[in-house]
Amino acid sequence: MKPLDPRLLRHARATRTYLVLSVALGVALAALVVAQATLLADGITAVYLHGADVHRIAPTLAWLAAVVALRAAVAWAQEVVAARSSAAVKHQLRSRLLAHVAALGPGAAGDSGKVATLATRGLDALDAYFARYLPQLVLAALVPVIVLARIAPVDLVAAGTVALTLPLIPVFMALVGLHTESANRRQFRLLARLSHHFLDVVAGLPTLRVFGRARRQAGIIARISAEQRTVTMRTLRVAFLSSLVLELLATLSVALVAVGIGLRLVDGGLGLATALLVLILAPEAYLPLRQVGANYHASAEGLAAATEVFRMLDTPVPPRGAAPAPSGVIRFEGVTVRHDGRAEASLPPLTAEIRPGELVALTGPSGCGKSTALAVLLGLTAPTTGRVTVGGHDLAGVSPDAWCRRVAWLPQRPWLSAGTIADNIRLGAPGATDTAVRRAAEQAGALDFIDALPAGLATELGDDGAGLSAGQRQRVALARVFLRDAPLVLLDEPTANLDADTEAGILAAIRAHAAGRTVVMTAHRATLVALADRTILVGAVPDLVTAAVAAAAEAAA
Ligand SMILES: Nc1ncnc2c1ncn2[C@@H]1O[C@H](COP(=O)(O)OP(=O)(O)OP(=O)(O)O)[C@@H](O)[C@H]1O
Repeated sequence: MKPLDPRLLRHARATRTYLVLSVALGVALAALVVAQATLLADGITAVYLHGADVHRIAPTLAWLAAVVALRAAVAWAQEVVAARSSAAVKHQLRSRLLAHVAALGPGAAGDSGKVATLATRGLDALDAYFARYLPQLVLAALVPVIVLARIAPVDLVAAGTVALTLPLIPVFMALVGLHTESANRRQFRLLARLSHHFLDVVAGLPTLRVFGRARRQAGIIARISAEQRTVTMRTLRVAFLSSLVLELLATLSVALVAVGIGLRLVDGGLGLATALLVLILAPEAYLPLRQVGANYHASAEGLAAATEVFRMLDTPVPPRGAAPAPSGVIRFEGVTVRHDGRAEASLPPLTAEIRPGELVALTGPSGCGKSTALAVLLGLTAPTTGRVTVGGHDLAGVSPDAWCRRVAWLPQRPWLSAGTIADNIRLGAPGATDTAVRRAAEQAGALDFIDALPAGLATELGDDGAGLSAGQRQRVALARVFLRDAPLVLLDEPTANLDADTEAGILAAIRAHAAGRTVVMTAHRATLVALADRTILVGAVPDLVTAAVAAAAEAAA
């Protein structure tokens, strides 16, 4: 990545304001550096050459104190601006990343561990880039020019020496940068892999323990950690060595200038005031460049993370419509879905019609594509071929947000968030009253067990609804659907985890809720199938066609 990636300016507008302020403060600081050196040289010369007493140099000393105080104030302002800008840029990039990941949809954004690492620790590493690297980069571009402009008129030889040796530092830095960039990218990839694997192992720990595989996973995590440690140490080694060489280069360059000045001073070819001015200013010309080199490594992790964020932001979002959500007959017109890397279609060609107000059951053997058909209808999965129309409008042209507002969904594995049971039921209707929440819980057959809990609806759940049984989770999620009051209701096996008695109550509640709404549910159980006005067989028709074609081919042979 370049020292200042143009994509940073494009994706995080706060960077522009920061750069403008940084340049303004940089110019002020460079001018103060020159003023301080001039005042120091004048003061020392006045005392040593002309024997000036304190009274005569008092104005110079007062100016010097003012310049030093101003330098401190500008340095403080630089820190404040850098910290605020860093926070603003991280906020903007994070918001964009999360919005883009949401727009890409599940699966398309890559694994969740990587996204989590990027959005948290990855972007946090940009602090070093904004607080330390960028301000020095701006100073490195300004200070040498202003210092040279001050030295050149009074001592052309010293100005020439500085001008010739200064470029050696960026050239050397570029060489180090080439070497470290790939190491940093590798380090970040390993960190992302480690987080992803760690999240997976923690989530599956009970299963891994029961099957005696927990230790093996610990071994894998240890191996990835060791790999990451090696790469980090390699990056640090390069960082320390390159700082050493940069310091050496800068010190030798200043020494070269100093030796030239010393010789000319002895010769009498140079005045003391000029010699002092150049001696004080020369190290200042190299300082920002040295700092850029030293801070490059601290900021490289943030830059590697930012590059990953930009790569993700540049992934095109599949075209989605903006039209308002229509209502009317839903038609699956030869819809198929084939997931990447799978030979078999996840949803074989499906042609079906669902009329408004119908309660329809999608049936078929396990794995035939019923949930996939619901995902297509929800807009979570794009059809590979064919299309879904609603009231004659292609769903692909409809705004996903507008469409989701018309839909309530009970997934096969309902997701509950950490929070109270009432919060979870209110997910799709945040403004619902307590009475409405209770009524929805009652409809879903959840009120009995909720009231038996010490805090009732205010009971706090753990992550992903920890603290409830599978059947209880399902009923809380169903209450959420009932409360949402959407015209289209999609239910994925709504009674899968329930006993016969509870199921009977839920079936009656679904029937009652279906009045005036369109309900599409996937169903294995005969009771659920019997509840529907009509069933749609998923996957079976193409199988029959294939079998018929195969039989015809066999007969012909
Ligand atoms: N994200 C995915 N990537 C790859 N293949 C997938 C993905 N999701 C589902 N599949 C495959 O698509 C096929 C249909 O899955 P789907 O969940 O739609 O079946 P289903 O009919 O709902 O099954 P069940 O009745 O068991 O719930 C399965 O073979 C599954 O392996």
